[in-house]
Amino acid sequence: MMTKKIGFIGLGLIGGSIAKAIRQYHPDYELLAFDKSKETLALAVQEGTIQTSCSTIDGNFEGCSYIFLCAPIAYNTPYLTQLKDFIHPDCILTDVGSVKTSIHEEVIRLGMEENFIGGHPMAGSEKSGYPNSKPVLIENAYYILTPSAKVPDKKVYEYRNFVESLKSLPIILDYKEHDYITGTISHLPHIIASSLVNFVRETDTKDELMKNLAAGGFKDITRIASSSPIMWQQICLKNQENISRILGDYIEVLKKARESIDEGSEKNLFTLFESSKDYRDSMPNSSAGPIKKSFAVYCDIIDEAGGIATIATILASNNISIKNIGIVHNREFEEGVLRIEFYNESAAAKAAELLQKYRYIVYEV
Ligand SMILES: NC(=O)c1ccc[n+]([C@@H]2O[C@H](COP(=O)([O-])OP(=O)(O)OC[C@H]3O[C@@H](n4cnc5c(N)ncnc54)[C@H](O)[C@@H]3O)[C@@H](O)[C@H]2O)c1
Ligand SMILES: O=C(O)C(=O)C[C@]1(C(=O)O)C=C[C@@H](O)C=C1
Repeated sequence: MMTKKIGFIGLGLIGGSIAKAIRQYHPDYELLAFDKSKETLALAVQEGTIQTSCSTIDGNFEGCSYIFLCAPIAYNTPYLTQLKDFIHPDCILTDVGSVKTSIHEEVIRLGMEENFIGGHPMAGSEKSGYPNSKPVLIENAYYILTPSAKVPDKKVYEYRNFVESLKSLPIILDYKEHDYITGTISHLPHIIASSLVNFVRETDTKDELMKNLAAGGFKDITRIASSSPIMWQQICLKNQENISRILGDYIEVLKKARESIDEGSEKNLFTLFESSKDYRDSMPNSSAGPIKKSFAVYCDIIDEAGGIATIATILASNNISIKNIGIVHNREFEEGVLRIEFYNESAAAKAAELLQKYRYIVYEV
């Protein structure tokens, strides 16, 4: 297999996850990175994710087959000018930014179109930074590619295959369409979540009853309000036009909901919740993408010390490995249900059968 040299600028949640996936699936590749955080670089070298840490964008980036721009979006574009002097003609320059038009416009302005394929893994978390990165983050997640008009097809094909080799699901989109779509399914929800959290903070009672009583519903819809403020500030500034329009349309939808409530319209209210339920239920039950399969079992546990340890012991003594385990507060179940994730379908099925034998209540999902 031909080895490659791959560079990263920014090695946080997303850069780190991609670098770790490359390390996992292409152990012979040479990885180097520049990040403004020296601790991040030191940790990445120590863990063996990258071989070389760079204190600036220097000649180390020469000869890279791929260079990933993975800093917060507004910081990515200035690096294009610097990289122009280093990249060789065959190098594919890519980014992972949540907004694509701004970087594409800069690439066109700098005459770097032959080398640029925009990228955006549709996966993430409210956590940030290299320590939270993991290869599985991008696994089975759609990975949007927005090739520049002048990149040769052969290069797009090759890069698409590379993304696929990291177990992501590449999908090619026009960069403007990308910004409209993500404006609706990603940027708008973040604005709603953050505004809702602030609304509760501002209207809460003196003894913070709202904060303390907020349960599954509120927590489900606002998890993403804990995301990086700098990242979301920059996304809103860079996708300003789309977001403003989409937000305007959404405000009209909220007004309609209010009208239905004011009018006491049984029909309209029922339709609101019925149509949303039908559409939501038709969506694949996965956070990362429609094809993602997570092999999880949900079961009730007795609220006592060692409850989780008992289940872990039952599974371990039957040679069933747990991928992930934790309590989820989700109103679909009773509060405090235990979610146990396994590596494959048969392990999940075996675990469900076993736990039922031990008289645990196991839920089908
Ligand atoms: N977090 C998500 O859910 C998510 C998902 C998909 C795409 N993205 C995109 O990925 C990019 C990075 O987001 P993230 O979640 O990995 O953020 P992050 O905060 O986890 O990582 C950013 C990294 O960039 C470094 N950095 C910051 N400024 C820098 C600079 N000027 N030069 C070099 N390094 C710098 C930071 O030290 C950090 O390691 C953003 O453009 C974001 O739009 C994020
Ligand atoms: O799951 C989350 O926490 C995310 O916010 C991930 C999410 C999203 O909105 O879906 C956030 C920003 C990205 O650009 C892509 C994915």
